Amino acid sequence: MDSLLRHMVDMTGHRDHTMLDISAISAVQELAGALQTRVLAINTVRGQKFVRPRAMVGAGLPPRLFDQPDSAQLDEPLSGYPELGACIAQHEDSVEAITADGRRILWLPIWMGDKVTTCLEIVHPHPYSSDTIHVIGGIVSVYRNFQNLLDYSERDSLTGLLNRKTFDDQLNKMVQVTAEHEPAPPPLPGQPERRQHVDSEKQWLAVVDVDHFKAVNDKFGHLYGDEVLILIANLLQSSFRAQDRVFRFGGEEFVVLLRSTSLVNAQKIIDRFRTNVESYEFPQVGRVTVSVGFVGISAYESPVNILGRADQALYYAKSNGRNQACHYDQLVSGGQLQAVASNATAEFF
Ligand SMILES: Nc1nc2c(ncn2[C@@H]2O[C@H](COP(=O)(O)OP(=O)(O)OP(=O)(O)O)[C@@H](O)[C@H]2O)c(=O)[nH]1
Repeated sequence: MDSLLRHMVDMTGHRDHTMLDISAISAVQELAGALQTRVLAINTVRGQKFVRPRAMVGAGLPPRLFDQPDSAQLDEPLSGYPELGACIAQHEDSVEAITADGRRILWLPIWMGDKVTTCLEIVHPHPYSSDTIHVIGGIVSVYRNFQNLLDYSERDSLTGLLNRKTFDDQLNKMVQVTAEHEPAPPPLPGQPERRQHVDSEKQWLAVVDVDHFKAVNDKFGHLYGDEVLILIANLLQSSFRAQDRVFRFGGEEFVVLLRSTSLVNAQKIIDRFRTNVESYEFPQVGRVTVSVGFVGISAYESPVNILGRADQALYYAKSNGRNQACHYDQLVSGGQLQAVASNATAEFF
């Protein structure tokens, strides 16, 4: 099979963004004879754009992923890439720069409507031939169409957040990352993970539920209820960091996976979101609040148990005044919640 066709078959055979990234940069690297090809994520934090490598492949080297919890450290302001910054500002499809030693760097932002969150960067030893540009253009079109398709299947249609289906995969990834960084032995059945230093960085899972949401629907109607959900989804996205993951679990329930942060910071970030909701003026509806239950992700717990614990903490928050964020371990050590043996927390959601 001709190698272009082989690469196209490979790219379209994936159901996962990471594998799609790897296939796309491997195809470009080989077919364009590049020195290096990278996928760059373009994140917007409080109005400022940042560039972070997501995957790369160099000549003769295997592809490399940058999907670690501390990958935020790789963030560079877009202003460090002036040509790319101008290209994005003008909504253009490509821009090229020439380095002092004559290499060509080609950036190809992947536009999804008027938004760009991904860009391919190709470093070439000399000017691109028209044939090479043609092949790269074809790969980029397939890559964009497939990104679109994957996004569509992974996202909730009302809020645009990741959906429940995507959650298991993302949580498993986080558990794997945690396993690599968690030296502690497994906790005893039903015991919270107290052995780690209280301020060590870890991953967290938070379940968020809108308070008295039924009353919003009953009083203002479902359309206003839907608008509240969309606005809360926006507040979730602006309150958490780009490397965190926000899901709508269905109804008025959301789940957040927070990457690499200490308990103190997790509490601060979650509380910042909670107060952002509390102080937001929802059109017509006025004030709305949320309750949150959260727990540290342990590599020694099953995803069902992790969710179950966060849900217990949420239930406590709901039953004790709402509009608060409760940490499972704190409730257990304070005697407000009884730790349930791991195999007894299986029935949630
Ligand atoms: N507008 C709208 N409402 C929804 C959607 N999905 C679920 N709901 C409504 O969300 C409400 C959830 O209500 P409950 O589970 O009783 O909880 P609550 O009123 O939020 O009360 P607490 O959680 O105890 O504070 C129900 O009225 C559902 O019909 C949706 O997509 N849009």
